Amino acid sequence: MDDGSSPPRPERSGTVAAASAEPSQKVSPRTALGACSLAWRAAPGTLAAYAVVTLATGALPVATAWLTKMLLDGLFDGARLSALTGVGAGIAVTGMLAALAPQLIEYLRGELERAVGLLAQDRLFTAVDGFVGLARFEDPAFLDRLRLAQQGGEAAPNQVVDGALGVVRALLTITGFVLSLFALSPVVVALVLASGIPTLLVELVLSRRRARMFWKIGPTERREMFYGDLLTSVEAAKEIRLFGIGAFLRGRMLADRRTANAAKRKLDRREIGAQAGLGLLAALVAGGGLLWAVTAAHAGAVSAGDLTMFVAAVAAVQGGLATLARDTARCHHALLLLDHYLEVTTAGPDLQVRARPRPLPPLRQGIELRDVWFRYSDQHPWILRGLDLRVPRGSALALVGLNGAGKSTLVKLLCRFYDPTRGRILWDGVDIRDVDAGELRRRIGAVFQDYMSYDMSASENIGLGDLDALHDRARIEAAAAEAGVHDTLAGLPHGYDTPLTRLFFMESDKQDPATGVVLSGGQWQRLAIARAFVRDRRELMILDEPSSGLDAAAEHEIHTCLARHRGGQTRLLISHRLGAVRDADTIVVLRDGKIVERGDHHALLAAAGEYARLFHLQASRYQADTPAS
Ligand SMILES: Nc1ncnc2c1ncn2[C@@H]1O[C@H](COP(=O)(O)OP(=O)(O)OP(=O)(O)O)[C@@H](O)[C@H]1O
Repeated sequence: MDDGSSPPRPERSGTVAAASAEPSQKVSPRTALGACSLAWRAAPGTLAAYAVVTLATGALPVATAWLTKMLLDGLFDGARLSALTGVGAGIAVTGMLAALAPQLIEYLRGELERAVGLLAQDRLFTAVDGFVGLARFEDPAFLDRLRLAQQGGEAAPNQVVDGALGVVRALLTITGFVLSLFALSPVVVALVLASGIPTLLVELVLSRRRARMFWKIGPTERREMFYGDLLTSVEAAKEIRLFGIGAFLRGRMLADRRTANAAKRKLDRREIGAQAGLGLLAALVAGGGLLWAVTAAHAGAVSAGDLTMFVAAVAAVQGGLATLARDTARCHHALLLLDHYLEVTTAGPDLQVRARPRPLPPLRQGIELRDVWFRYSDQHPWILRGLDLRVPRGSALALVGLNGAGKSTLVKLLCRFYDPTRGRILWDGVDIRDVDAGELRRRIGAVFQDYMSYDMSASENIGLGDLDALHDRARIEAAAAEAGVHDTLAGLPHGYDTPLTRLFFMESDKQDPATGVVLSGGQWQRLAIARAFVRDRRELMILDEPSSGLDAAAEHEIHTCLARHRGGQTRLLISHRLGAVRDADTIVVLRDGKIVERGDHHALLAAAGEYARLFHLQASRYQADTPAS
């Protein structure tokens, strides 16, 4: 989208396009290798044992069938009792092995699942944590892929291993019986094998359709989840009750569930129809083969042992082919899911990252924006349009402007959550695109407009601002005191160790108020400010609406405290309460992404422009009810 005021020169887009197209339904060898390598790295010993036991179970039915044929032929041919009991013992041993194998396989599969799940989760969340910017978290297609990657990473490697082993096991069984059948009737072998091929192809097509269907209903399921979360969230509970919109939201949630169900049902019906047809075909072939075998046995062309071998072989080959088809399809489906996982874990950085980042010097001169243009994507309008701005070290810059002017967006660019679409942001002359984003962020302290409230203890809520301070109670208390929340926290049932949530309580401490307390909005905001203050050695402090939820006395305290924080610290303040930022060294008024005024409070008042208009408007509202002295 372009609104006619685009920058004059070609863009230097900093955001690497997120992978969001509908995934191909083809499986690459890389994915199969990825699955095996994940399983191997997670638990090599378990995987090897699992493979050996599983494959051995593929040979057991063939051995049992051969031993049974030998037993029957021996009986009819008058073999010695010792030979017959030997064969009988062999059948008993294969029977015992067949009885034990499923338990062992189940245990080994569970072990493998646990180990792979752990490794896959670690890799996935390491990759997600490694995204430097925010753009991927705002891309719905990528979020869908992330959801599938979470499912895929956990289960898919095991399903692939299971499927692959199942295929090999089925092949072993099939080969054993095919060789046995071949001696009796090559024609029947050809027929039985031919009847299995459609099953294989149909299962593969169904698997592809299933994967595509899951991808298509992704947004619907995400919306359903959103409504579900909304209906159970404490934040939404007030409005839902007051506005009486619970039934409305529930209706929408169920409508989404019905849409997803309809898509699944449609596919299930197709699958069942196809599989029923294939089952009939297999039964026809087996029936025909049996007629032939009975006729041949009646004519004395085959022995009783051959007949039992024939019956067992036809059933086993058909069963083996069905298993082969099912396991191939399962493997294929799992590989498609795993593709999402591999896409996410190998996606790489979402912003351009230098192979050799430049060191970030200590801030001595200041921060400078040079002709900065920004839009969230090519489809979005321009938010910042050619900003030129200098913030000298140690100074305080206030950004003011109406809603949507682009103030918070500018903050996000300074923290390098996005790169400017055009133009540069310089830290003492060094383009922040050329330095390591982590290094840059270690120099910044911030309170965001949409700050976080962590379901953790009070001290952890502050200590997360600087992990070095997590166990440094003196620093945490000092930050809390500066943010004016020390007395509140010290007065909690377990002081700073009180959990500020009841999410994790146990049944036994349900009645104990010390297991989690609820803070007010303003108290949470002070905690967020304390979290920023604990990073007090940071060179740039950003406060995006730090006092919007505070009472007037608290706001005054916070700003006095910020004034104390001045020593060398560069500050960027955003506030709609102009009285709170009037002492800033420079005040910049943003409108539609452009700077329309700049200067200190007195200069801007004297200029009688937008700032003066807003300031007088706010002041008059305070003064209107002040009694005349
Ligand atoms: N993640 C995003 N994706 C797309 N557009 C966005 C995103 N975040 C903000 N915007 C848009 O950018 C514009 C500027 O938003 P921004 O939050 O920077 O304004 P602001 O000046 O901080 O406003 P306020 O005073 O209301 O906080 C708005 O029109 C908003 O809709």
